[in-house]
Amino acid sequence: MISIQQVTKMYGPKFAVDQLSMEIAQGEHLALLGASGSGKTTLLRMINRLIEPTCGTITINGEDLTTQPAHLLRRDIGFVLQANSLFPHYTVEENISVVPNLLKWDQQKTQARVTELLDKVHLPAAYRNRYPHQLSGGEGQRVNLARALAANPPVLLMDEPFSALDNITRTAIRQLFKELEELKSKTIIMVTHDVQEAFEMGDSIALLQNGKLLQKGKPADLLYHPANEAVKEFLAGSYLSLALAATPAEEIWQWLADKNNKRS
Ligand SMILES: Nc1ncnc2c1ncn2[C@@H]1O[C@H](COP(=O)(O)OP(=O)(O)OP(=O)(O)O)[C@@H](O)[C@H]1O
Repeated sequence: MISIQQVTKMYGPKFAVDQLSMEIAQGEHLALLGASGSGKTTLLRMINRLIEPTCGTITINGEDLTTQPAHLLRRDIGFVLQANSLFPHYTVEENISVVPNLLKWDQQKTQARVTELLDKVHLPAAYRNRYPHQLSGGEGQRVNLARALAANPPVLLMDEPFSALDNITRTAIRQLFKELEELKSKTIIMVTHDVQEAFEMGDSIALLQNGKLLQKGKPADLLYHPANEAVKEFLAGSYLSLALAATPAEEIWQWLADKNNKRS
């Protein structure tokens, strides 16, 4: 479990994150949602200590992050960035092998893991010898995911992982993320400014504004039980499509059936 307690990050006089507290359960898939500048990336990067909080504490399974060296912490936390974040002079295989090599896995084990991961992200095995510039945006993002998963970290952080992709590719990659068995048991925190994406990908959503947490809950909670006017306003523009995304199909059928019964 990840516990964020009263965490603040200041840049000069500005609060990027402002006394924010929340808990993220093991296996939770959380979408960090908010407008540009609301503090999403800053919060995400404090979880793997790429950014240090000004004050407050973050613990993983009860252990304060600051008690272990940052580079050791990051081995247990996969990080998926936007497209184009692969090492340009490394082949696909070398990119995916970065963490296994740091962990000094033997070569055979690493090669087998690369083969397995290429298959899981639906890339041909021969792609292992390609360089990032020889990949499309969607293929690059599949390799990014494979790299983050290589040493099977229990926690995965993702910063706008789909934002640089065109619509069709984005839909395909989101589908892959949703179907991939290896991701299901992991704790995932994904930054997005796209409301639809948060509702589609998150089994919970934390909505941020000006560095503060407005509400954290299941998508349907935010929609049907907004904690305040700001949450209501943020979601208002896409209410109908979100209602469809947040409501299981069987409930919609039931609702339609009830309506029909009332009419007759
Ligand atoms: N290194 C920095 N120095 C100064 N201010 C910063 C720095 N990094 C972030 N900020 C400020 O902190 C606030 C939060 O930034 P952050 O990048 O966390 O927001 P965000 O919600 O991820 O935005 P976006 O969706 O645009 O990436 C912003 O006002 C930003 O300008």
